[in-house]
Amino acid sequence: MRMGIPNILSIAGTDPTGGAGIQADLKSFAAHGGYGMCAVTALVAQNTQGVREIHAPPTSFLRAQLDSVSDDVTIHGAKTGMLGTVEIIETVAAWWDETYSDNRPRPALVVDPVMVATSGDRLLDEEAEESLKEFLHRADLITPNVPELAILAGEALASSAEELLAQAEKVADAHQAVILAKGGHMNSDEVTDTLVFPAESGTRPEAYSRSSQRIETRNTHGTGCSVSAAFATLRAQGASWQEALATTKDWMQRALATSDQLDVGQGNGPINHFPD
Ligand SMILES: Nc1ncnc2c1ncn2[C@@H]1O[C@H](COP(=O)(O)OP(=O)(O)O)[C@@H](O)[C@H]1O
Ligand SMILES: Cc1ncc(COP(=O)(O)O)c(N)n1
Repeated sequence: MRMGIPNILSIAGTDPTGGAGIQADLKSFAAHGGYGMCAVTALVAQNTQGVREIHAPPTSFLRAQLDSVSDDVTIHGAKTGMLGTVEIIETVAAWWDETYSDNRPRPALVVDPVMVATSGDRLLDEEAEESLKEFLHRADLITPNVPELAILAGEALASSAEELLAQAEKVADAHQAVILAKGGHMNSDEVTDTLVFPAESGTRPEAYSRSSQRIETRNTHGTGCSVSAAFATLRAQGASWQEALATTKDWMQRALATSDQLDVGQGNGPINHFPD
């Protein structure tokens, strides 16, 4: 395990009500013992009920934010969330490729392929889906929910655990990355998250799953953001894939179960990032 507190960078959009995006990431980094940093891709006027407006600053300014961090701070782990447009994806990709082109140690990268918010609002331009797929070969871990996994696999929505696993294997092989297939959108009493590994020389490492009882709550705003941020932190601390999955899933269960202690908004409220 690495000693000290790891520096974890979120590259994502904002949520002024504090439940999703950058704001959720920073809380999740802190909850898992990371030092949180962020570069904002887009300012989003949203709340627990939906998205009202999106303002993306010029990509030269995003690049300036990213360079400001990497010129000064060692980044031990990174995650991307809402990338929004082709231009933003290309800016982050160019920064990543140029920053880590030499012998500089490359932090692990978690990509949450954010496409549509819980409210149903689009957070990624439809024409940016292909650019996002190209971006994915930089990822160590990709964390799609059921609809995002279907788009990445180029197939219809998975309707069984077997179909979900097959799609995750296809995407893992296509991008040579580990997939966290999240089961929140499946129609089942248990919610199962599964880590699927790419096949190496014909053999595929065993997949790991963690299940929990489905919690009846509307407070699911920002769950995906928080899970990918937790993984980025735990892996930077040296946790194994299996440990990171167990810790994240158990924490998310408690964060959802105690979310009614918060009183935030009238729609899909946030989780309680600090349940203990
Ligand atoms: N109702 C629920 N009960 C328990 N866990 C849930 C529930 N909904 C989502 N989760 C957990 O929250 C995380 C996010 O899952 P999911 O809803 O599939 O992704 P997203 O938030 O990206 O749409 C996963 O770890 C999943 O297991
Ligand atoms: C800036 C931003 N990034 C991501 C999400 C998705 O979060 P969720 O799907 O959990 O609502 C969001 N609503 N806003």
